[in-house]
Amino acid sequence: MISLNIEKTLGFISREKVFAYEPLVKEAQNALEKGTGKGNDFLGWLHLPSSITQEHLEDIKATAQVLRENCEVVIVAGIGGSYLGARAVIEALSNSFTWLQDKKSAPSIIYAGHNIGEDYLYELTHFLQDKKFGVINISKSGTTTETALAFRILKKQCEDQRGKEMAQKVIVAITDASKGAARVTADKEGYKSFIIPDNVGGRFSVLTPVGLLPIAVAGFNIDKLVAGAREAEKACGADVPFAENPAAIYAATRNELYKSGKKIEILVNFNPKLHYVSEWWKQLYGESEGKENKGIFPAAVDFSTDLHSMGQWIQEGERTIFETVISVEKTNHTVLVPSDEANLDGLNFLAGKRVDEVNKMAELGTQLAHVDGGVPNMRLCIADLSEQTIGELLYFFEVACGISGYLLGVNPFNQPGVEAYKKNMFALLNKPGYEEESKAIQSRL
Ligand SMILES: O=P(O)(O)OC[C@H]1O[C@H](O)[C@H](O)[C@@H](O)[C@@H]1O
Repeated sequence: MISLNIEKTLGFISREKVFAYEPLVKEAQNALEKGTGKGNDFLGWLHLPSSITQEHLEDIKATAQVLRENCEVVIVAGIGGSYLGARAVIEALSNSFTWLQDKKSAPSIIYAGHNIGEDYLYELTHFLQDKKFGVINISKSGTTTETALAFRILKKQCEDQRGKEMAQKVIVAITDASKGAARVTADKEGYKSFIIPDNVGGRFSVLTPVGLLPIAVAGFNIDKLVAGAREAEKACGADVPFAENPAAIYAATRNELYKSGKKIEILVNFNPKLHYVSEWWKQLYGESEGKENKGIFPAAVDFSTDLHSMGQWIQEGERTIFETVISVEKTNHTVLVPSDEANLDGLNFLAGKRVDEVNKMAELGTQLAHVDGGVPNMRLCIADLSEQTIGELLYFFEVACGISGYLLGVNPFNQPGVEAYKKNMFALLNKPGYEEESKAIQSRL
């Protein structure tokens, strides 16, 4: 199971102050368990891992199999919580170079509907011209413009290219049970569809079909992912004593750091495969806590890559940051540094060592340097990169986020601020129903 070490924050904040959060954390946990806190109609994620049935998992796997048998490429169309969870897991578990290999054991997964790049869509549709492709259209509201736009284009191409009958087989919708354009289309076209439960918000939906179907299509074991999440549900449960509950300690520590003036949390990894876990985490914490003019700003870096770009700022810039390092204990493969007789590069001192040993010393050296430079550090350990551990990590962050948002005093389950840009965009595009807003915005230009 995940372990959290906060020792290297304690030169900046005291253990007593962190432990003083115990009653507040209890209150937050009770509010989550009993559904008495803000946003209590969005708590479906809390006991999701333990309530997923095997039958549901088999249904997802059977649908994944249809896509796997009939597609070389599957497009996951979605934005925010409707794609980041799947991408986080798939990229964490995939071979970094599979996409370049000709022989594949699973369809290539490509993402769309998460931007409005015309060149992106041009290049994507051209790439797909000679491919047997399918689409998973994911949108909880069923009305998100970015996703709907991409899906409109991909649906037409799929039907034109593969025929209406095959398109019906290889297009799957994951959306609301009754509302939204994605639901209307799915029902009318007879697509296989999955429901995103009303009480699970987008950024907490990775363990619904939103995440599980693309992950299963990519060839990963969703039973193990869910098993990992179940472990975390137990280990981070409200009945686990504060001192032994990593989610409780994480939530308390980051809130205490925030109070002490550390306004930015940087999630750090030393493994390029975790890049999208950080992207997922940024949405989870950013949308949950950034409101009422408060909230830690969630940032992320990939080390050691970014030590050569952001490292300077982190070491010596404004002292308003703290870091949470995700440390992966074991690699899945072994590469030894070869010995070289000429030793022109002077690296023989590393000969015979694992590359991961070098990485681990980079990690330790960085942590010590950053603490010396005034950056509190937390260290979150997972055993390896596998379905089980990623499942643990995702659920750990979710439950810690619920607790942390309540400690901060906000509703962690809404995102009212996201509407502002949409309203302006629709007004600027003269969307029917936005006539007043259109007039108002035109007068500002
Ligand atoms: O799943 P959808 O309804 O298409 O929403 C996709 C995303 O966009 C919205 O604007 C919200 O900010 C996100 O929380 C959500 O995950």
